[in-house]
Amino acid sequence: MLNMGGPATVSETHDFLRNLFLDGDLIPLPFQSLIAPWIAKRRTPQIEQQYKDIGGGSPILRWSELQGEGMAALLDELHPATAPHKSYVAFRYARPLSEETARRMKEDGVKRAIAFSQYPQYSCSTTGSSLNDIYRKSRAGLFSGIDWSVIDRWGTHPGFVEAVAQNIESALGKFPEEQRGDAVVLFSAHSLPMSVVNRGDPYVLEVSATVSAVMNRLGHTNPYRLVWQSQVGPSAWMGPQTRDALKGLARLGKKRVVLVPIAFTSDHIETLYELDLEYGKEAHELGMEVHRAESLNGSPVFIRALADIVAQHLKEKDAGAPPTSVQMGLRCPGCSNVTCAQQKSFFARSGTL
Ligand SMILES: C=CC1=C(C)c2cc3[nH]c(cc4nc(cc5[nH]c(cc1n2)c(C)c5CCC(=O)O)C(CCC(=O)O)=C4C)c(C)c3C=C
Ligand code: FES
Ligand SMILES: [Fe+2]
Repeated sequence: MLNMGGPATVSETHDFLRNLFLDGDLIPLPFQSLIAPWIAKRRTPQIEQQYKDIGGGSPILRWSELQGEGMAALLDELHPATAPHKSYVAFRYARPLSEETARRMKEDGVKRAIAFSQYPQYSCSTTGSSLNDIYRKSRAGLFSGIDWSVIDRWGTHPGFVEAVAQNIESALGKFPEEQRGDAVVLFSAHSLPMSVVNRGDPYVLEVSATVSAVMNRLGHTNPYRLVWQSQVGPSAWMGPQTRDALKGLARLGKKRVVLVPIAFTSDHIETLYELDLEYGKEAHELGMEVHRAESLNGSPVFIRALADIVAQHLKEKDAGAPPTSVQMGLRCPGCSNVTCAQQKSFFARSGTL
């Protein structure tokens, strides 16, 4: 289960940021190995405070382990031929990093593995970075002898869509019935720099496809928009920004909103801090009533969806499907990162070097 991860305790914040700013697949910087530690150090106090404010760390490891264990147990029933199944978490920037996961998989004698991205929608800055990481670690001999396949995206899977829709319905239920139909469903996803969007990154399209599927499932009972949050630094990012959208809706007299995190499956500072504490306070000052749809976290509907996604993948493999999706084979038209090319051909050969 591949994801970015987060600091489990406040004191791990610096190492998390250092790993993040060192990732050239996420943020290509000139003289990266020199500049990244400096930026990380400068940013640490502010981000540490945010993790303190949400209870002392990121819950992502706890949720990933719970989701993985639930998924593996269901899989033993859904696809008994490959049982017993076991889930491992591999984070890109926090414990457990892929080195640690590789060690554990080796100890357990794993010979067959699925690289299952926990980002529903594909971006080269997120899933792509995790796959590049697994590829590099394999080349360094850490994952030797493993037969790989990849689940790279699942943003319109009906079980995932159902789990999100149910959480939106619960949030809508907090408005009195006569006001409910008037509430705006505001989907919020982590933004991307326009340089990444313009390179041809598929994320904006795929998040839009999720939103569309969720609204179809809800029967279009409410008006909606997709907006983008958490941009960092001075460059141009995909908009409109969530904060500006809330202000704009208030200006238009649309004061009832359900905020929906749509590109991340568990809570993190961006839901708990940015959406709840920062925007929640601002929206309150604007006289708005905002309810946030819960993150998927321990949702049993979501855990069943994860198991179903893997079972479907395994059945396709049984029927002779290639190790990755067709879509994963295509690089962004503007890609100049050679690791992307090597990673794609590595996984297309089931992880042979
Ligand atoms: C699907 C979600 C995400 C995408 C796409 C994404 C792209 C992206 N992010 C940065 C820079 C930073 N992101 C940071 C934190 C962070 N990012 C995501 C998700 C996505 N990022 C999450 C969930 C988090 C926070 C983890 C948590 O526990 O909450 C940070 C560090 C925090 C900070 O310094 O503000 C940076 C920096 C870029 C440049 C990018 C696309 C290229
Ligand atoms: S950046 Fe998208 S394939 Fe390389
Ligand atoms: Fe990010």
